[in-house]
Amino acid sequence: MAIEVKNIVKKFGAFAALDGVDLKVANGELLALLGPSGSGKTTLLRIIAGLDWPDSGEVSFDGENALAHGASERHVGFVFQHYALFRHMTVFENVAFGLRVQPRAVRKDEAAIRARVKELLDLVQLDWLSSRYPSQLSGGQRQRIALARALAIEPRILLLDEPFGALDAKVRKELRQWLRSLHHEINVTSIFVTHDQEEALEVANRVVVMDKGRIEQIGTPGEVYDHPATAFVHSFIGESIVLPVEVQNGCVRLGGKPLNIGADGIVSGASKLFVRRHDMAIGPAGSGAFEGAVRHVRSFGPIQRAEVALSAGEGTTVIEIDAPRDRELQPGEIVGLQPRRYRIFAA
Ligand SMILES: Nc1ncnc2c1ncn2[C@@H]1O[C@H](COP(=O)(O)OP(=O)(O)OP(=O)(O)O)[C@@H](O)[C@H]1O
Repeated sequence: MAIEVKNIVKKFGAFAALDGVDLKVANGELLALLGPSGSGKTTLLRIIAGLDWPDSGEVSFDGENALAHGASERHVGFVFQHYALFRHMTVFENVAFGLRVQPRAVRKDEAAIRARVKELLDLVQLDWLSSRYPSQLSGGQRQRIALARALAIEPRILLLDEPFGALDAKVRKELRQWLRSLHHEINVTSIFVTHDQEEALEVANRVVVMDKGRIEQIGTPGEVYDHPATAFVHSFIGESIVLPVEVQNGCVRLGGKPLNIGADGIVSGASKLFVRRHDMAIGPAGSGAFEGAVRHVRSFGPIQRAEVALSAGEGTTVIEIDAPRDRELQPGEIVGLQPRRYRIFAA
């Protein structure tokens, strides 16, 4: 099922939690809503689910107005961060619940319900836990059961709000791969909310980056990482070196000193230069667009992370660079720095 959201505004008092959001989700996509705390991700998800209503704007499912229907009529499955399993019911009964409470006209008979629950437990690979109670499961297992339960009613859309938010880092990683392959198998249009960029980039087909109730960029993981559309996206995704620069007639200066690089389309004014840590090449003094003094070096695995001080006019800016270990850097050494790739955005 395709989803279209048009110009959604949602205010809480005078505060706009969503400030004109447009979004199209194609049938079968696995989309991540990524943004810092308070950016409006959950509010958008709740509006799509029918748990909340916008002040203005439109939501449609396959071209049909979804706002005319409440949550129960939208055929949407949810999974939340905090396991919403019923504690007094076994895993089997938790998954069966949605099927048992369906209106009589569409309700399956007992044998069909049992077969469907078995199929869902096989799908999430937890058939062997069917007679346990939620308190006897690990956090990761509970979330997989919550997913099986959400899928029981054959939702047209699956919405997941920080589904792995409460789990430890290792389990989260395992569940990311699991979710991706599960989605591949069931192919239901799915939207998941996360504030974890790695999770969004690893799991989703497309990522929607949000900040302050607005969409900053929509793109594939490769697009948002390699071609960030705004300064916010550049600093939120991946690790960047950010330098406050001044552009004057196309000449880029740091603390008054000219940097030997192009101005990336900016003509004049206070700006910010963004470079990924691994995109800053370090060479001998005099080899790059500007220079710095190595302060501290930590080496691990294939990289060395160097703290380099740039003396720029009045102040000193310290940046961290990831360099390969082909030449070990020494504290005190003066090095030449050359951004291999960078972006400049007006401040
Ligand atoms: N019921 C409410 N009443 C008042 N303000 C609200 C309400 N719900 C959300 N907000 C505000 O709207 C903004 C967006 O909230 P939302 O929960 O959508 O953010 P989020 O991006 O999901 O954040 P998080 O990652 O912390 O869950 C926040 O500033 C929040 O305080």
